[in-house]
Amino acid sequence: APNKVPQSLYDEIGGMPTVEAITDNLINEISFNETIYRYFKKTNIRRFREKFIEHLCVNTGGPCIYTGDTMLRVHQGQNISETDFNLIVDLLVNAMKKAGLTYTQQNQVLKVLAPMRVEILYK
Ligand code: HEM
Repeated sequence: APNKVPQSLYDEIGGMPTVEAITDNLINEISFNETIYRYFKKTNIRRFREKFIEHLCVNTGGPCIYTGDTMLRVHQGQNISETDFNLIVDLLVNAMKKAGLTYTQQNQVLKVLAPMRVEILYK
C-alpha cells in the first residue's frame, strides 16, 4: 500500500467545497445572531464571503491567494470586544460542525485563527 502522504489541513477537511460550506454556514449563523449581525449591517456580504473563503483557504494551507485587506485594517474602527470575538468563534464552531469537521479539525482551524485576535480586538 502507498505511504500516506501528509496533507494540508485544507485537503484533510475536504478542500474548497468544505471551505465554502463553512463560510456559508458562518454567514447564516451571523445573520441569526443579533449581537454579531450589528457589526455586519453595512457589509457587502458578497465581498465578505469571497474574502473569507480565500482567507480560510490560505490559512489552512490551501492553494489560494488572499486578496482582502489585513485583519487590522478590516476590523479597525469597530472596537470589537473580547466577548464578541468569542461569540464569533462560537458561531464559527457551529459552522464547522455543520460542515462535518471533526472536533480535532475544528480545533486545528481555531489554532490557526486564534493568534489573529491581537489584530482584531479593540481597534
Ligand atoms: C479569527 C477571527 C476573525 C477572522 C479570521 C475574520 C476574518 C475576516 C475577513 C477575511 C474579512 C473580509 C476582509 C475583506 O473584506 O477584505 C472580515 C470582515 C469583517 N469582519 Fe472579521 N474576522 C474575525 C473576527 C471578527 C469579529 C470578532 C468581528 C465582530 C464581532 C468581525 C467583524 C467583521 C466585519 C463587520 C467585517 C466586514 C467589514 C466591512 O464591511 O468592510 N470579524 N473578517
